[in-house]
Amino acid sequence: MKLIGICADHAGYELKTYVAEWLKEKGYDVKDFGTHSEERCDYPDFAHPLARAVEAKECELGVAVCGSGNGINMTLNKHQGIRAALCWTEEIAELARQHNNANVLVMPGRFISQEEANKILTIFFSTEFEGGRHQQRIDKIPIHD
Ligand SMILES: O=C(CO)[C@H](O)[C@H](O)[C@H](O)COP(=O)(O)O
Repeated sequence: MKLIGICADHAGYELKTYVAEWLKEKGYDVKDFGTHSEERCDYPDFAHPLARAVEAKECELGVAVCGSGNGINMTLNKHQGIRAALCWTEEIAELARQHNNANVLVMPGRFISQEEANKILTIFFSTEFEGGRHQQRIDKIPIHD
């Protein structure tokens, strides 16, 4: 069974709850890195633990949500092994997998509906990385100096 890590701040909490149910319904195991309420909090406190779990391959993929998606996305991408993609349409989510081999899906909880999130999750979790020319580009993303 694939283990998927999820996290959010207060602005993404409601959508994270939906994501957790969506994943369980599709047969995934879910590890929830918090937050666990709508009380105001700081997204790095949850994004860093999720990133470490995905980097360590403890979790196969991750899903993260904050208000705009930007703060949590910036935090996740500080980790060398993370390719977090901020997705607000199905097409962007599809390309994030096909071209970028994204290992964390980030969504802007204050700007998309659950219906839109459903479409984004569906395409993200059903699309494979194309490899080829995209692999050589991904190999150049980490800073080696
Ligand atoms: O940091 C963000 C933007 O990238 C997130 O969207 C946060 O959720 C947002 O800043 C939260 O704002 P709040 O006024 O503290 O609710």
